[in-house]
Amino acid sequence: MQGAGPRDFVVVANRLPIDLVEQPDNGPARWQRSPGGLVTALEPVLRSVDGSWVGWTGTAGAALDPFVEDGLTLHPVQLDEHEVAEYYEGFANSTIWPLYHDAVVAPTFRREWWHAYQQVNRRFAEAASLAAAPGATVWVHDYQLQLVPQMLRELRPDVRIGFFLHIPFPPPELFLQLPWRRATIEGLLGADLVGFHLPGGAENFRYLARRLLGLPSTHRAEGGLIEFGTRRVRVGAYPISVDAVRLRDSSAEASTVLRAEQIRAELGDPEVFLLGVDRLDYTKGIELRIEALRELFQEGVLDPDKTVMVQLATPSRERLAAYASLRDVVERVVGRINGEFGRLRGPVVHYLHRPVARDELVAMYTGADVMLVTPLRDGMNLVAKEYVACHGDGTGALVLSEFAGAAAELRRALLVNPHDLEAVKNAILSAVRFGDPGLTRRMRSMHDQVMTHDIDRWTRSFLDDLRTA
Ligand SMILES: Nc1ncnc2c1ncn2[C@@H]1O[C@H](COP(=O)(O)OP(=O)(O)O)[C@@H](O)[C@H]1O
Ligand SMILES: O=P(O)(O)OC[C@H]1O[C@H](O[C@H]2O[C@H](CO)[C@@H](O)[C@H](O)[C@H]2O)[C@H](O)[C@@H](O)[C@@H]1O
Repeated sequence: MQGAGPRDFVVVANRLPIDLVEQPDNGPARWQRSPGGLVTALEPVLRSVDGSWVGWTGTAGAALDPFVEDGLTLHPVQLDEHEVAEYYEGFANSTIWPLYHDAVVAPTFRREWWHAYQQVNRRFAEAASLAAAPGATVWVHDYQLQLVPQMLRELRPDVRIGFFLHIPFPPPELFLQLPWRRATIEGLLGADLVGFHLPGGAENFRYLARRLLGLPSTHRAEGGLIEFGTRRVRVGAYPISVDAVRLRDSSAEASTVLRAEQIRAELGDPEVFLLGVDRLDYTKGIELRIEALRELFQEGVLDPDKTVMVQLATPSRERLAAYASLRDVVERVVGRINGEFGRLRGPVVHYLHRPVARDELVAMYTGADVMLVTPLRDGMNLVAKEYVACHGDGTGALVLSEFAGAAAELRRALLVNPHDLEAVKNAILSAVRFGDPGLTRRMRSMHDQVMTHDIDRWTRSFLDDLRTA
């Protein structure tokens, strides 16, 4: 292992894989795993190549020198309070995040946020430029850093630049609302390869490059490359995935199986154990799945005395009003269903507003009869794939929104339109038909898909294409 000097491979993402978290009692801040699927997916990638990771610590504050933590070389990028508010909470999470997720919450467009976004993207580009050895490969991630490819190319024409977007790339009629739409497309075109989860995202991007910048693409048979001056930019779909072997193996370990049984016992040995695992985000459709369950109890088609749901909700972007009001909504629906159908011995919905340890999460996946994944829009949704990886024996059932990227591969899930509450209810009823051989076949087929399309394959396919781009 080298020190923190320049590397041949550099990941650049808004967040480092660990966050510096202030302690409520004014004790020394401590490092904690960062939330979200991007970190879950990229951490094993970086470990396998001995590169370095450029990102923010998750806290406003002083600059830190590069350091090595748990075998990963990390280059912190500093943001002050004002930048956290305008770049991260503002432009990234109140403009781009809602706009790219079908505007399920109205995006806000503010010029001062855009200026902060440009300024912080430049800082990330400069940090990446220092972290990259001559001729290095630099892999830039996600919507917070769409301008970095172009800025980095200006600083370091010698490096090979890949960009991957972890959230949906929206249809033109939404993207065109963005006042800084040309600059955003130009920023992305600084990369040699621009990757999306789904072919639809890649198509939208090609169309917008043509419409906004007049840039033609080569014929599909020649790869559909965008011709940008003297360069050709490759564009493609690379559906991200999970460390499937690790999940499968850890779900089969005796300690996991034992813990899964204990969890069921702690829940009162229900006949039906339903699970939801999400960041507390308004895109995830948490409240509507609980509402569907409540109606099933109310109609008497599902027995609340024999059914338990666990909903894990990792706190996310808590200072934003849309997230604070979502928390109120979720806590209200949880309170309502428990008020109506809970018993003295326990609630029908156990709601944990905090992250849980990885081993515990795998035990929950392993023990749960039904996984509920009902986002209104989601780039991929790794939770769906994690659950499937833990059910190689064909047990379990997955209720999955059509609007999660994962639905493109997990075609044998119980697919639902999350806006259609009756459809969600029917899917839950289909999922609890235990002993139905159709459910076993569905799970086995999805398990095969995830095992053969894992995180390794995603990394290799993107990096191979980047190498030859
Ligand atoms: N409460 C929780 N405790 C631990 N891990 C969690 C929790 N909620 C979500 N996760 C993890 O965070 C990741 C979420 O990824 P994903 O489903 O792609 O959505 P997103 O990146 O939008 O949050 C998964 O790897 C999941 O296991
Ligand atoms: O960093 P935060 O603001 O706390 O948000 C956490 C992450 O959320 C998003 O994750 C996405 O990436 C997943 C992996 O590709 C994908 O499965 C999911 O559908 C996306 O929502 C976000 O894109 C990350 O940048 C954040 O770090």
